[in-house]
Amino acid sequence: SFSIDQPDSDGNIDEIKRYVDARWVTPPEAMWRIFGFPLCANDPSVLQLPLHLPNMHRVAFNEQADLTDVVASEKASKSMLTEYFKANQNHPWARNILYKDFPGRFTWQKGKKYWKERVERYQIGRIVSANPAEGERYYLRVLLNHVAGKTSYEDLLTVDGRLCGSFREAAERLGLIEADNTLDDCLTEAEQWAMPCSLRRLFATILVHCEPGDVRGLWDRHFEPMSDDYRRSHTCPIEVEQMVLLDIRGMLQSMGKDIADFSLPCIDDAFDPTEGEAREVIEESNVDFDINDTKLASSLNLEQRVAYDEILASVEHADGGVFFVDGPGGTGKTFLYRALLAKVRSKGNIAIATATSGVAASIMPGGRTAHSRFKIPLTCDDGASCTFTKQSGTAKLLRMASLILWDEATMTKRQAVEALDNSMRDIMGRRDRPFGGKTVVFGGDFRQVLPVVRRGSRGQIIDATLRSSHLWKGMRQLRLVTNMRAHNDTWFADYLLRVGNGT
Ligand SMILES: Nc1ncnc2c1ncn2[C@@H]1O[C@H](COP(=O)(O)OP(=O)(O)OP(=O)(O)O)[C@@H](O)[C@H]1O
Repeated sequence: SFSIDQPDSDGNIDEIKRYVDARWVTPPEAMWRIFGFPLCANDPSVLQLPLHLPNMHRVAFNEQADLTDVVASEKASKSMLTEYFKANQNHPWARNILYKDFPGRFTWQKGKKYWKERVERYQIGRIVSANPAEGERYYLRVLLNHVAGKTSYEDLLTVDGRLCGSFREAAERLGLIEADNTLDDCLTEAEQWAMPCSLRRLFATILVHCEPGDVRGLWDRHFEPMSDDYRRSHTCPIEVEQMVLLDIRGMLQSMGKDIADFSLPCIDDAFDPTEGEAREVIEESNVDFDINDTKLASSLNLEQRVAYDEILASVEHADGGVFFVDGPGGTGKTFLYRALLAKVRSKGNIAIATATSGVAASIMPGGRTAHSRFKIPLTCDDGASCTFTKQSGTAKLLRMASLILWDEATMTKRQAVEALDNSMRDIMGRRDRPFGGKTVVFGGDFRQVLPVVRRGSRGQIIDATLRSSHLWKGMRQLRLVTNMRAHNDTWFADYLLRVGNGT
């Protein structure tokens, strides 16, 4: 959470000034600006080159266009990659140039979609990255990075006159990959641009998804770049090794795997400040609560007080309870959440604060987006579940939590909430209780933004809201009505309500 300025002597907070002051500049951008490096017109420029399997490229089209016409149009079949093959057919002299080097000698003509011989200047090409877990797309990238002059996908698949069945086979026959070599190459290439933390994540991803044969060899060969950051702050090599292992263990846990299943050096308990606890649980237990927030409870208004007491009673009984805090903008929903979070956390219990949007999540202490915290799939149909496993750190965290908050639930599709409900029933082993018998508080305002259903009709949008969920009936409604933001300006508060209610 952040607080840029304090209330003035009358206790008023200028929310507009807060918003403007809180403009976020990333560390790399800040550094770039401090050193006075140019922010634009860098030369040579870098051109991102798409990478796709046959007929899997992106096609942009007008919303009103007829899809059969779009598919039939010649332009739709063209991409930088397909036209690279075509350029190789048309310009035999260019056949020694790799795809990634093509922008150095040709310019991409966006409108007509073809590579035109370059007459001036120079450009650097970069093929977008692909993860080994993506399979064929990754091997296609390996081939394109090493083989020049191919005139089609079939030509790329042909090795010594024989058509291979897959890009992997072609790469193998050319000796470009051999057992774990691809994984080695993947890490080696990433080492040129990725931060040590990203390399550790990639290493963990490879362990989980790529089944490397020689895990220990891979570890030995890439340990140094993966530990760069820790080596800067710690001199003892054993300590550094343990820190890298602990970090990778946390990542594996969040993917539902145990580091002990892989032949890596052992974790020494003496170096493990977490004593084997899941990363999610440690992160959440370490969320600081603002001591001032514990005092908010004494200034709650009557409606907030009722909600506060009911929710805390449910937390105390630990026997479940699902609430919906319904309040138009400015009625103090966030104020109430802060008081609740501080109360639960001050007792050493876990309270999980989430919101549908990142902005709303960032104003709650320790807030995360619901999708990220609960690992909700991006596209969620009826009956879906979250993607965490029963053994994962997320599941453990949810089992331990005393209170779960989800703000702006009115903006999310009901299927996302139902996915959380399904998973919670599963991990808690109580299929008969909503959310497995946890205290869950949703909040929001149906007068504000509703879930987005692309090209959805009014009926479809309504069907996607939380009110249409089978869970809605079981939610205890807690209404906030007094506008605390505009309590000195009743006309404005009424006006806002009328806009929201459409009256
Ligand atoms: N009980 C209270 N006592 C004093 N100030 C309060 C109280 N409740 C809310 N406020 C103040 O009212 C303003 C609006 O509250 P808050 O941001 O919590 O509302 P909200 O319902 O979350 O609004 P929105 O839906 O627009 O996000 C804030 O400045 C907050 O500090």
